[in-house]
Amino acid sequence: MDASQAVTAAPAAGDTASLSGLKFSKGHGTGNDFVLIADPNGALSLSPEQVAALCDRHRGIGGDGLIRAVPSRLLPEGQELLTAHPDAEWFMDYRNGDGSLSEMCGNGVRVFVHFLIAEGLVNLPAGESLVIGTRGGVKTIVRTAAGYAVDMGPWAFIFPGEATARAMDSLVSAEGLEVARPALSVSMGNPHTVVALAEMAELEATQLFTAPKVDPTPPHGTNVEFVVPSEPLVHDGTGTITMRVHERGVGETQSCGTGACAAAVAIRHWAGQGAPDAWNVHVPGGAVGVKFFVGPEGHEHVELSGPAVIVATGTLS
Ligand SMILES: N[C@@H](CCC[C@H](N)C(=O)O)C(=O)O
Repeated sequence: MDASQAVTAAPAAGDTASLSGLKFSKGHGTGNDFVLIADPNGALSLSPEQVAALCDRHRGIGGDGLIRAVPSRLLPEGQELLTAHPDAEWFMDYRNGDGSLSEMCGNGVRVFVHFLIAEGLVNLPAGESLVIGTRGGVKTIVRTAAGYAVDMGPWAFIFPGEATARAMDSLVSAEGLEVARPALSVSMGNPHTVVALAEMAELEATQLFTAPKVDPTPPHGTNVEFVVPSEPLVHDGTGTITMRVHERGVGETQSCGTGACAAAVAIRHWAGQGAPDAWNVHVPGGAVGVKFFVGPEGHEHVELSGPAVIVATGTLS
């Protein structure tokens, strides 16, 4: 290739030069960080490679994922939701840091709503609620004094028969753990596999630079949570769990909201009758709250609460 060909060559799929001038924000929820982009006209089409380039921590803005705020009516998946939920005006288009799509992001929902407010796209006084669209269905968010509380909807076992019969449905191995551990796979809209460890030393010894092996793996891959229940497990009616997570499409993250919900589901299932409905889940980036309650349609729902922070805004050069 001579110099003139090099100059006129088509841009690589991950080239972000064509996005020059695009405004973005950077935010996080308990250290789970995101690049946020407002797309009120639905005009922005981002390839998986461009998302990965923007989330790159050395050559891009850096983030565990990217969130595009787009009106639901401008996306086919959003239009489907609007029939039953006409108030779900905004849609959270969530991508993992490698550019792949995920159905849901619990920390992302809080940061998304905080971003909509900061951008002046919605007005949400404390105590009031907002309904948004996601690929995992509509979510209702209440603004609280400490952040946001999100009705994440119902949870489900991914392998129902196995889980209810044996309290575990797969084996997980990871570097630093001498033997494979039993685990339980839970859907929060997106897939999770929860592994209980006996003590904090084991949690610290677990290496998450490479993805843990899960056998059998849920059909669409999985996020893997390593959890240590506190001793005593319950204090003042609230259970406490410490967790580290390896996220599908990302790697180890500082926090995972849907993972915290799945961890509470699994530990409560293992603890049996009398286990509490309120949980604190400690993660490397902070702590989130998880509560179980019966939803309006009679199914058990999970509420996730925690903070949301916008740390910067900028323009792509
Ligand atoms: N960190 C998120 C989950 C993001 C999606 C996940 N990596 C997946 O692929 O399902 C959360 O806070 O829930």
